[in-house]
Amino acid sequence: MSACQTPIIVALDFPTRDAALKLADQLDPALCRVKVGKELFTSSASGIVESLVEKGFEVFLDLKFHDIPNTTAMAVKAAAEMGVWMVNVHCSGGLRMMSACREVLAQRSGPQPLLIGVTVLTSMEREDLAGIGLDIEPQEQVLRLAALAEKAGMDGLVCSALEAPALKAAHPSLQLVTPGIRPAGSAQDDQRRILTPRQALDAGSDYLVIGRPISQAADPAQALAAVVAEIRA
Ligand SMILES: O=c1ccn([C@@H]2O[C@H](COP(=O)(O)O)[C@@H](O)[C@H]2O)c(=O)[nH]1
Repeated sequence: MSACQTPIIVALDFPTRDAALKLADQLDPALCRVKVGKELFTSSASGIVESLVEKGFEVFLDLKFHDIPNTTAMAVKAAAEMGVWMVNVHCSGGLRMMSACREVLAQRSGPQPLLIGVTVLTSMEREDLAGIGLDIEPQEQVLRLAALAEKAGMDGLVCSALEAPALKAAHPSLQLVTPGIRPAGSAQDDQRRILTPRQALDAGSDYLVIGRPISQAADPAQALAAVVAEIRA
């Protein structure tokens, strides 16, 4: 069953394949997509993406590739061959790197994953950017990287929903994938640029990435249902 009517992407941030599949068994592919990130992908060797696809989920492979153009493009190609629905690379890899990824996908026959550029991590605020030598507001850096991503033909961006209004105004064709989503009353954890699910959709987010508020809940299915109810309200 396809999950294409839902904006919700649940982050399966677990140390083992069994833990991730246990949570997946409590979720309904009609209510959410799932995201496989660095921890799960690295610890579970091969097969986790395929197992989730077999369960009916569309999978966002969130490995945030960042390397020279050829290496990154080959990694994106390998992800596409695995059957993922969405894959991402860091925009800070530059125009040539993103363009190489676009080109490698264009040369493939068969279904194309959405190719998404990561802008400024939602865990970062102005002082974190200063720490890496960028004396700039996060939104300014996000807009700068978005212009590069659009030029490279990317399908969308990972950003905070806080930047969605400015991005939708400047780059209406780019789809916005927004982590840093926190239902009212949830812990902020290490996230810094956050909004609630409803606020994020109202701001212009296309996809909401939600990890711990669902994956660490006593009842993950109920936590997902509460987010679905909030965004339908
Ligand atoms: O800027 C970014 C890019 C990716 N992420 C990922 O999203 C989830 C968020 O998990 P929470 O538990 O809801 O904080 C996680 O897998 C990150 O690697 C992000 O948070 N920010």
